Amino acid sequence: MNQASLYQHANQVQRHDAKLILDEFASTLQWRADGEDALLDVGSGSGNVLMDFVRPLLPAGGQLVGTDISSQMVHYASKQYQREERTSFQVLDIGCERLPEGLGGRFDHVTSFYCLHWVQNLRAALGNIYSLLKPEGGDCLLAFLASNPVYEVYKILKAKEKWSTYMQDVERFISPLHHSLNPGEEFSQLLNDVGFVQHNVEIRNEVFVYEGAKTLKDNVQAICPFLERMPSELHEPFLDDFMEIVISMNLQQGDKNEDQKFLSAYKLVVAYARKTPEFVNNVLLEPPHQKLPKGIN
Ligand SMILES: C[S@@+](CC[C@H](N)C(=O)[O-])C[C@H]1O[C@@H](n2cnc3c(N)ncnc32)[C@H](O)[C@@H]1O
Ligand SMILES: CC(C)=CCC/C(C)=C/CC/C(C)=C/C(=O)O
Repeated sequence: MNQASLYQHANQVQRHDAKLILDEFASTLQWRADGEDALLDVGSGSGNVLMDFVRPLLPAGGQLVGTDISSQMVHYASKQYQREERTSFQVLDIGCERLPEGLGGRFDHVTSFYCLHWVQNLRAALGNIYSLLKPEGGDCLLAFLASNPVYEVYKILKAKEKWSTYMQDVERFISPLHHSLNPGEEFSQLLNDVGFVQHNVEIRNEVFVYEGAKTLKDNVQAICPFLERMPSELHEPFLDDFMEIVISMNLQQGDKNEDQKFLSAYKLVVAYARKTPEFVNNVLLEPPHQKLPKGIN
């Protein structure tokens, strides 16, 4: 996904989900008493979710760093939001082996919306998120797709001779939890493994209704990684085949000319985790029986 302006104008589902989750978790995030919170967002894309929904939660003295693996996305977001104070954007692959110099241990909060389903090495990503947080503690709020019908459509398209050359590595673009029988348990285990002892993971069953074929096509075009590999004259035939498969999967409601809708039933992972308090000279910096919000173990 590199086309920032395309994404910025066709990300209704992503905006809808991020807003709901942030409204819900705004008061769970552990804001600093001095108002100098540093927050890093992973996979910020074109930056509008971050600036419209995360930025307003941050105290006036807070620092915001938006990151993305795509330099085009980072360039676009930096330009769009260059006038924003205490805000910067930089390239970061959250699945990298080693965090770039100067990022580790700097943040009070890490957020990420609709990004981690793009990262095959979730363990590395979570290890990096843990390391980005300050050693004395911090928290993260992560939301991403466990499963989505788009992945089944991709697999069917790949089986067609016409498209297979462009989709050899289709598995790389399917959420690492799409085939999991228990994605919540799997993700909780990963959070534990990298050191997050306090965490709450939910798998939410959601349905989004796309009004009309054009809306769905625009949304697919904004995120589909295979289109940029093929000549532009193949984009429309590819999207037409995509729609044909969606219809054959009975995801359509209503008539072609009137009231046509497409239903996407998907599973969203919503996870909130806190870094465990560190011991300094064998003294626990945080009382062990602190009051935690409902649902945090
Ligand atoms: C669907 S967009 C989400 C953008 C934004 N967070 C939102 O909610 O609208 C996913 C973003 O994740 C980025 N991404 C994919 N893999 C990544 C990785 N390994 N590290 C960081 N960002 C990644 C993509 O470049 C893309 O901009
Ligand atoms: C009905 C149907 C097949 C809908 C698919 C809708 C769609 C465009 C899903 C994209 C999911 C995704 C990978 C989003 C993202 O990363 O932003």
